[in-house]
Amino acid sequence: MTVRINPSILAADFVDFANELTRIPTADLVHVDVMDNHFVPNLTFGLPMVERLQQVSELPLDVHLMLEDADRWAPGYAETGAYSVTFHAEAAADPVAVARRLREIGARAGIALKPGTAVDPYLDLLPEFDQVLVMTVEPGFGGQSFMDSVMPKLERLRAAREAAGLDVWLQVDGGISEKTIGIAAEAGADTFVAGSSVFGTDDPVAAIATLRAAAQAHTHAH
Ligand SMILES: O=C(CO)[C@H](O)[C@H](O)COP(=O)(O)O
Repeated sequence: MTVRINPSILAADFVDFANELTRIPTADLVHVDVMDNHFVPNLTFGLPMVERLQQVSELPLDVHLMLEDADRWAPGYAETGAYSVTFHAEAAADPVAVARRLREIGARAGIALKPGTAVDPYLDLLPEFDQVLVMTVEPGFGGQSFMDSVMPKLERLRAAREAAGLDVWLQVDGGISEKTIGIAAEAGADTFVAGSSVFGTDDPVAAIATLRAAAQAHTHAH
């Protein structure tokens, strides 16, 4: 199975994103955290920044919306040309309608589950999504500790994906490091967001290679 490593620019230098992007040529996608200071108690940037990132990035953008009212705001992020747009389950009045709109615009549609959000209501909806983001920390801040208590959700998702014969990516985000990535891969994750453990190092290319190898060593052949 393919392993994807998506460095999160939350851990990069906010006044030097263009240069920071050149440090991760071996990444699969760039993870872009949009926070509105309402859905999460932190603020990053919005649509104008994502539009510029889309223009300068050679890697596809994996936009993670930590904002309220995804029904209203998510389509605009897809219109930037972002490869994928992921919104939180609680942030949309009609998650399926949002996902369908994102796909219509041409983006992959993702739904994100906070550590306390149950996975069960979404298992039957998997065909509506291209990606499920299982948060392995409370969203809002980088540099937190990986929560292995959410691994059963990945196992449920993996089983449901297999039963339905779907190609939904299972993404994890938060506290992903050389030490923790294998636990998430073992549970079923194939797409790994890593902030501090990539941009917080002197050699992001080496960090990505280390993470990829550690994930591959724990990835089941299915
Ligand atoms: O979505 C996020 C926080 O809400 C970040 O992408 C995530 O926490 C990455 O940071 P780190 O790898 O340093 O934990």
